[in-house]
Amino acid sequence: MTQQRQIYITEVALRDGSHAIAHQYTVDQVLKVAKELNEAHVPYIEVSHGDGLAGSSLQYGISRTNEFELIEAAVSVCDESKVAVLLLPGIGTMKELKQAAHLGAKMARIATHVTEADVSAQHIALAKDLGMETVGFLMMSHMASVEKLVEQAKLMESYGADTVYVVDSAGALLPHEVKERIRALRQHVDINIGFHGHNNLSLAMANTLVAIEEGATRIDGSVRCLGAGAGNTQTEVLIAVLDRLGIDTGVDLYKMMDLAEDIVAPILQVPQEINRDSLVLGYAGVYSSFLLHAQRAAKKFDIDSRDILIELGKRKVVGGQEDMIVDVAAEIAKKKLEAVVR
Ligand SMILES: CC[C@H](O)CC(=O)C(=O)O
Ligand SMILES: [Mn+2]
Repeated sequence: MTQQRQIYITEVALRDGSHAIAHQYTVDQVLKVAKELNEAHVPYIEVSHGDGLAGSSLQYGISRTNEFELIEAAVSVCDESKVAVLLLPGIGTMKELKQAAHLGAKMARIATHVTEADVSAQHIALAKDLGMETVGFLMMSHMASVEKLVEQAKLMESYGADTVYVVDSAGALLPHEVKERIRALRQHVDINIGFHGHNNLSLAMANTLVAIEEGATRIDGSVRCLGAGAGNTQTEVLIAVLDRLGIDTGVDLYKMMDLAEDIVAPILQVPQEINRDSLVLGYAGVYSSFLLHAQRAAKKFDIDSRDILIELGKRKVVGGQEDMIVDVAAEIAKKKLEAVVR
C-alpha cells in the first residue's frame, strides 16, 4: 500500500523522456529504471510513447519497442509504485486504455489541449470503470486565461477525474502565472491539483515550488531531467529541495541520485541542458515535444531551428499539428532562397 505523503510524485522519464530519445526505449532500460524507482518508493511511474498510448507513428515518431511490452516490463518490477499511462484522445483509443489496464497500469492520465477538455469525457469515464486512478491533464496551460483553465478543469472534474493538472508543456509559464492558475483551481475545484513543468526557461523548480505553495499535491518530475525540451522538474533535485523544506514525498533521495547518475545518464546521448533551441521553446511558447522534429526539419532545409520554433509559436501550433513543422520549415527555406535570388 502506498503510504500517506504530502506530495505525490509521478516520475515521467519513461514517457516524457521518450521524446528526448526519439522513442528508443528498450525493455532492458525500462526494467532497470522502473525497478530503481520502485525501490526508491516513487508512487507513480508513467510509461508510454512520448505522445501517449498509440503515439508510435510517422507523425509523432516510431517507437523502437512496442509500448505494451514496456508497460508490462515496468509492472513486472513494481510491487509498490503504480504504473501510469498517458492517453491523448484521438491518438490513443479506448482499446489501448483497456489493454494498458489489463497489463496492470493503475493510473490513466487523459491529456487534452487546455481548451479541449470536452474530448476527455469518455476516456475519463472508461478509466474510472476500469478501476484506474484518473487524471485530467490540461496541456499548453499557458495558452488559456485563468478563467478558461478553471472552466476546463471543472469539466474534467465533472467527468470523474480524481486530479487535474496544470501542464506547462512549453515551459513558458512564469512563476506568477503558475501561482494564479493553481490558486484559481484550488478555489474552484474539489479534486487534487497537479503541476507538470518543463525547464526551458530554467523555471521548472521555481514553478513547482509555487504550485506546491498554492496547494498542488501531485507533482511531475523527470530524473536527470529526462523529458522533452530541456526536461521537466528534475526529480532527484526536487526530492532534495522538498526534504530541505520539510515536505514529505516518501521518496529515497540517495536511491534517486544513484538512479540518475548510474542508469539514466548513460541512456542520454547528450546531457539534458538548456540550449538555444530548448530556450526558444519556452521563450516562444512552443510544445517541448516539437524540439527534435524542428531540429530535423532545420537540418533538412538548412535553416536555423530557432526560426522554425519562433514561427510555430507565432502561429500557436499545438500538439497534433506536427506536420506544420515541416510546412513552416519549407516556407522559411523558400523565403531564404528567394532573398538570395533577388
Ligand atoms: C505530446 C504529449 C505531451 O508530451 C504531454 C506532456 O508531457 C506535456 O504536454 O508536457
Ligand atoms: Mn511534458
